Amino acid sequence: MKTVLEAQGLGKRYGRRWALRDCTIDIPAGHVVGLVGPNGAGKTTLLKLASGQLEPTTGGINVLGGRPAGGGPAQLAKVGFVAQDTPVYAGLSVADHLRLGARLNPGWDAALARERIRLLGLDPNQRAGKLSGGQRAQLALTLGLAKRPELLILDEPVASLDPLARREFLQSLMEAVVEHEFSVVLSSHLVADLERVCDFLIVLVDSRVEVTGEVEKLLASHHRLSGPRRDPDRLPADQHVVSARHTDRQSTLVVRTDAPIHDPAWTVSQLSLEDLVLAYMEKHTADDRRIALEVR
Ligand SMILES: Nc1ncnc2c1ncn2[C@@H]1O[C@H](COP(=O)(O)OP(=O)(O)OP(=O)(O)O)[C@@H](O)[C@H]1O
Repeated sequence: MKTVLEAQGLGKRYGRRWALRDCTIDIPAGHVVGLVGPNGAGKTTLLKLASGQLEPTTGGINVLGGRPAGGGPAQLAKVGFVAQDTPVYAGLSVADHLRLGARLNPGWDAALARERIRLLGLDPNQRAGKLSGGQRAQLALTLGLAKRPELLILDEPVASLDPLARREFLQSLMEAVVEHEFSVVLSSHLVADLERVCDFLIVLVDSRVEVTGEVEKLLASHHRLSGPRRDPDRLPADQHVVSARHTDRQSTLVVRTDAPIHDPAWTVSQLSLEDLVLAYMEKHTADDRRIALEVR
């Protein structure tokens, strides 16, 4: 299957600080990819590397068969990017935005843009600065879609929207994906939203990829085990412990394994996507705490 984004040992450093390091991922085409992680994890950095706005410090990245930075107009035309905070020009009207889009993008689909604006009920003469947050987000999405990219990258597109506007935004994104068959990578802190639309996940914590893969496979291979207190180091070798919590008598672990769990002492339950993401974030916090204690 065609690969939409492939990174090998990808890293980006600002001065002495790594914003992203050792990032190795392989995303097949045709997915809606959720990129999730805490503030400062490196999400925007990865998205900017993928859209060619940043050059890697180490490693390599390939998007739709080309090098994003310096890939030229053909590469630029294949990838749409909607930056954080729904960037539109406050002083320009909705119609001005569409005209600008047509001028800047060789593959511009004017009919698609006009039809979306009509369906959204936006007045073409309205200035973007006078639109609501949800309407601005929809305008930015329209500009991204009308470019007709093979890959659309959205950096926290719904962060500032209320729940209803978020749902409408994500619904129109999904309708467009079904109709025009392009790949999407979108970052968000709102895992419940990602759960509804994404079928591929990347969890980034503290500038490193913690886990990546198809959501269905990840959910099938991660389990919550609860039972009498147990040392996680004594689990079978094929059970990789992602996170562990203990009381005096009880242990609750999240483990990753492809093998069935036979131990009758455990109560085994499935995880939601949110549980899975939180387990990886929690693991990091626990690791950091342990390192801090060891250093002390
Ligand atoms: N231009 C820059 N110069 C210096 N450091 C930067 C620059 N851009 C990002 N960083 C740093 O790189 C790290 C990763 O930032 P990035 O914006 O990629 O994180 P993020 O996961 O998108 O965060 P958020 O969820 O808050 O948007 C942060 O520590 C940030 O301070």
